[in-house]
Amino acid sequence: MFGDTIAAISTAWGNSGIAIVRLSGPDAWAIAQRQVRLQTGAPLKPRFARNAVLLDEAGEVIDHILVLPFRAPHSYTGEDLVELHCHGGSLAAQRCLELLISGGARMALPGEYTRRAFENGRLDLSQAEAVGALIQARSNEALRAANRTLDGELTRAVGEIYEELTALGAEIEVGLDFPEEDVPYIADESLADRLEVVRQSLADLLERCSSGVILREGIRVAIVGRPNAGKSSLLNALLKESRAIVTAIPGTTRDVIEAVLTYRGIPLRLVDTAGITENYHDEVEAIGVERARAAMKEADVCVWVIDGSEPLHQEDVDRVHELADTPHLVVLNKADLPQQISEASLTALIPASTVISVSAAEGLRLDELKESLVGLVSGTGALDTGLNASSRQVEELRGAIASVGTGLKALGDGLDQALVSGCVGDARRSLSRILGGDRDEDLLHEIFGRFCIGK
Ligand SMILES: Nc1nc2c(c(=O)[nH]1)N(C=O)[C@@H](CNc1ccc(C(=O)N[C@@H](CCC(=O)O)C(=O)O)cc1)CN2
Ligand SMILES: Nc1nc2c(ncn2[C@@H]2O[C@H](COP(=O)(O)OP(=O)(O)OP(=O)(O)O)[C@@H](O)[C@H]2O)c(=O)[nH]1
Ligand SMILES: [Mg+2]
Repeated sequence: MFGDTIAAISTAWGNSGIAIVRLSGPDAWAIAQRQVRLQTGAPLKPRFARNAVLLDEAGEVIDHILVLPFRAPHSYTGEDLVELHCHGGSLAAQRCLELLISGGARMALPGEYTRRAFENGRLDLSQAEAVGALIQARSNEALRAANRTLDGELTRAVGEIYEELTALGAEIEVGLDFPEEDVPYIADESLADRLEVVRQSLADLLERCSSGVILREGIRVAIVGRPNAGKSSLLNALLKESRAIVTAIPGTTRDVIEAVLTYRGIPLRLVDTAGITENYHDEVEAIGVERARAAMKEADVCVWVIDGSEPLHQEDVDRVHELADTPHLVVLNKADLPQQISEASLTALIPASTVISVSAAEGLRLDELKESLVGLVSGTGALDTGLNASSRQVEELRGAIASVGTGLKALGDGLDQALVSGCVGDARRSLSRILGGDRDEDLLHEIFGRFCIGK
């Protein structure tokens, strides 16, 4: 519990129907009651809204409001809390806040209500972060992933695996504590079986959380290729708007152009780039080529565009081979024109790549292209069971999987169970950090600092 009482406007700034000011902390009720005059003399009752007028120091009416009190621990923060529902527009709520501050409250920091909810055990870190993601969500899918985590799905899944690891750790330790028995308490084979189950559960969870990251952060797609292949046309066709300049002159695009398209709830961050070539005309184009290469490195997926109405260039084949280790697609563009390159012959030259023949000009097969893009990074179907998780949480899951893997390897190599015990401990600590069990001050500060004031 915290000693001081915080106040903030929890609704957005500007004109609106209603603006909510929240007070949370031990003096919330006392401060609210000092600053408002209730319509009738009856005392405030938890979770019953009351009509009131808000008065300034001189007794002048500032606003006609609704007062909604909550009693600890039954509130969002788990503390005594009072909501003052003012009229919208910035002034009434601002004056209300000032009165609460002069009445003894302190201005809340960004995310401080949710931070208090976390500190008071009302939410764990995954749920607190889901609150942030819920506010940021730009698609129904992202919203669902946030709600699943807020409902505790990630908490439960992590908790179950954590408990199994705890049980395994305890059983190993019993064996280590009585070495005179000469046989381990838990046989290597059954330990390996159970660790394998844990590893699989972690892998499933990782897949769901990775989908959550994709839903929130999207996929960076670099549209690259030789000059005049139709990269900018493809960008425009996907966006269904004329975002980038298109001309028949090779070297039209110089700068990197970014735009976002949402497909199946996933923000696709499209990056159109200058045509990549060794034979540029001027310094501007040379810089453009440099930027295009940088965009390729930063992308989650590269789309290499080839003009199918022209004979195939060796440069195209070479560049596509260079992409072998990164997720990529090859787009054979201008399918509306007579083709000099067939999908089949190109596939034979670059068997490791998926080739899709499209027409940017006529909008042919663009849905297939989007579907393949999403498929490349999200794998199979986990999108509709996605859980909101931060990149940090995904990293912790990967760490836990690695630790369990190390333990399994030690067992396979016939090493002592004491080593496995260490790995199980490492995996447990990774999971604990997902839910915020380690109370890392800097991390908490970082996470809650990203919230808005009043949340
Ligand atoms: N006016 C208002 N709307 C809001 C919020 C809020 O704080 N105030 N929320 C803030 O983010 C969200 C709703 N989340 C909330 C979660 C728990 C409690 C709460 O008071 N829980 C108590 C009482 C439960 C009950 O009696 O129904 C508890 O769980 O014990 C309130 C809001 C979205 N809308
Ligand atoms: N027929 C046909 N023409 C296309 C298609 N896509 C692009 N073009 C034409 O090809 C030319 C080059 O298109 P851009 O989109 O500017 O090509 P780019 O790859 O962005 O070119 P740079 O920016 O110079 O690297 C333009 O004349 C387009 O109209 C297509 O699908 N079919
Ligand atoms: Mg272009």
